Amino acid sequence: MATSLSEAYRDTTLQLKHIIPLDFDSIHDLPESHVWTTKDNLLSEKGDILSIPVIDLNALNATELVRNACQKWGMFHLINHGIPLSLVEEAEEHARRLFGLPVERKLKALRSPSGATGYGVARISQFFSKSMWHEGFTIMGSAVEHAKELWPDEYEEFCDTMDNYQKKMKSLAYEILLLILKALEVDDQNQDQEMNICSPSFYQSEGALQLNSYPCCPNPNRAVGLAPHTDSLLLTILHQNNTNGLQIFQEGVGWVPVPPVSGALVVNMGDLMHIISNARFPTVYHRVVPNETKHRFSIAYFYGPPTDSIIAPLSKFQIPCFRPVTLKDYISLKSKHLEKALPLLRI
Ligand SMILES: C=C1C[C@]23C[C@@]1(O)CC[C@H]2[C@@]12CCC[C@@](C)(C(=O)O1)[C@H]2[C@@H]3C(=O)O
Ligand SMILES: O=C(O)CCC(=O)C(=O)O
Ligand SMILES: [Fe+2]
Repeated sequence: MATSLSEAYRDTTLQLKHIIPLDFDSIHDLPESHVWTTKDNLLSEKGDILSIPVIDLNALNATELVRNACQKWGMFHLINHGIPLSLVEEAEEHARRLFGLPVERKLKALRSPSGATGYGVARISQFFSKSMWHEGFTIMGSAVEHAKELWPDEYEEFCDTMDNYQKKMKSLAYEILLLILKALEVDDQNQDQEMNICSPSFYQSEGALQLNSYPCCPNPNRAVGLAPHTDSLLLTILHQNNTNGLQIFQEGVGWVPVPPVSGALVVNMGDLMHIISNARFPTVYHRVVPNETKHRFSIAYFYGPPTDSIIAPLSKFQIPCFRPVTLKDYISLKSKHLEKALPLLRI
């Protein structure tokens, strides 16, 4: 049996100084621990005219649109994705309820340093000396144990919604992956040879769900919601509530805002997609900036293959520019080297 995703993360114990998010409700001034002095805070001057493409999953030319979007941005908004709006709204409502709980209650469901599921700061926090204006709840596998701490008598509704949301996201992610392989011109016949994607074990791989909350911030210009990072797995499907904050970095352009598009989900490429596409598709460097008056919530679903899968440039690329690596080893590499993990695999 392959190691589950949560077990792979369990082996990468976090070295965190501050594992507990701030009690945001009780704070009226930005504490020194949350003041960032980034020099590259500026938005691209072209930020207003540049926009991430919106793609209809049912469009006749969806493959071509996906190819262009992935090549240029590593990201697109997806509409007509088939996820019921009611499910997305229900999941967002549960996230609001969770983060709205008193801090003592949330701390009962704290993620342990070697754990995968639970409430806490983002995993990448260990690489930064300053804290983020953010609190998160990660779900990998079952959330029952932690949800019982949050709502001893009514945890089932939360768990059912999250299970259903993950199940639907997983099917959508698989559909998007097939579309991306088509965009990379992998023949239908050759598809199953790549990462074994047609095997039942590929389909049974465990993804992860991350509920994010960015409360209103007293001094948004000096704070960071979520520090710049790339997502580690193949692709991420993100729902953002109706509040700005997400930005992506484009070489030679700067930070470009990704404002929410009603009814759309944001799809972004992760590190593993960068590897399998032999660097044709960028892994998206992104961040979240906080907002003074609006509370931002987002729900990210991270999709990847089984942890024992070998990740390597697709066989059609005759001059691979990355060494093969299993997902389990990549997780371990990233937890030690963060953004230097990909360059370490470069040939
Ligand atoms: C599968 C995962 C991706 C993630 C680490 C995680 O184990 C679950 C949390 C994810 C998240 C969400 C916030 C940003 C991020 C970089 C982090 O610190 O935790 C991502 C991780 C990732 O993509 O590497
Ligand atoms: O809140 C967001 O929009 C971004 C979340 C994110 O980048 C993540 O969870 O990895
Ligand atoms: Fe991310």
